[in-house]
Amino acid sequence: MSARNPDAPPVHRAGFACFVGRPNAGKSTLTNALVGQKVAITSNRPQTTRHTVRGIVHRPEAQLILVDTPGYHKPRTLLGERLNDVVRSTWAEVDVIGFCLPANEKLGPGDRFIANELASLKRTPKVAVVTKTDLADPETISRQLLAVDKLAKELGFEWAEIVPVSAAKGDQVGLLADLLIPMLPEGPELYPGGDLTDEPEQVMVAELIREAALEGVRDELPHSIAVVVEEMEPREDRPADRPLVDIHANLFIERPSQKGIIIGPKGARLREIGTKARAQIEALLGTPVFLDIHVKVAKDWQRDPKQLRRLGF
Ligand SMILES: Nc1nc2c(ncn2[C@@H]2O[C@H](COP(=O)(O)OP(=O)(O)OP(=O)(O)O)[C@@H](O)[C@H]2O)c(=O)[nH]1
Repeated sequence: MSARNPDAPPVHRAGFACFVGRPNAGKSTLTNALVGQKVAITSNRPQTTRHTVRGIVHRPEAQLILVDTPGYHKPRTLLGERLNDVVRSTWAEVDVIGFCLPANEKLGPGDRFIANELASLKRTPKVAVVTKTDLADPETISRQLLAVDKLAKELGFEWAEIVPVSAAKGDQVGLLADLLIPMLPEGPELYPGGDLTDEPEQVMVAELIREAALEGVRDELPHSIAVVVEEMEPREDRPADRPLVDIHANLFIERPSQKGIIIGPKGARLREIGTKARAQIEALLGTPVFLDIHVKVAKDWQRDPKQLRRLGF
């Protein structure tokens, strides 16, 4: 190829990146920090991201589209297998993969399991992202950087880059974008400027409700909750300057015994969930919202292929 003419306009790049890593590694938080707006749900409970959420980083010379995947892990249920399938098919499609490893936790079998899977993706550049650096001292961080480098070497590959970041503090987040962008193919914008996500609004609304429902529930419940938005319509007969969106959602749990936990004494917890989710949804949509949540039992939905399909998996 000939050298570029220095007077030629700079090339535009556009492409896809995804962050992988074991549950709780900080993938969603990093996606949000890069995009600068809340698009993927975050929670201090593992494996909360079920849907492939894309956030888009717009730069004058590049468009970096981030695909957030669920945690990749040894599957125990049909849902677990489906989630792993989603993750693997995403990996095969993207231009660059960011492997997230928390700076404050020793590498474990879960990380090795994922790295081993990455080793088989020969053509895709892989960037190691050491996350949550605000939770570790410099010495721990540098030990982690060395351990991460060694892990790849043991598995027969090299990281394209190794980058320590703190999404919480915003440290090195911009640098990470700068390093990822040159790995994208040349090409025009894939999404119109200003779009931050292509996730259908109803799916994002469902995720916000699920996020609110997960807060403060017992450890076994997170995997039992699924939310489907059945209806989302602007209310008719509202003055143009005072719109209202009606949202009807079903919150599915697996067993009747879980109903009490979600609803709470005299419905207090469900009301709390509604209030919390409504505030987030209103921020997302930019309009007031009437939110109606029904709690329903979908028996053992995680193990039932028909129900999984109905719930969007
Ligand atoms: N202090 C600190 N905490 C962080 C940082 N990034 C993420 N966290 C926290 O770590 C937890 C997990 O972060 P997530 O972004 O939800 O992790 P994830 O990898 O998307 O998790 P899954 O969806 O379960 O796969 C949350 O409690 C975050 O607030 C960071 O840079 N600093």
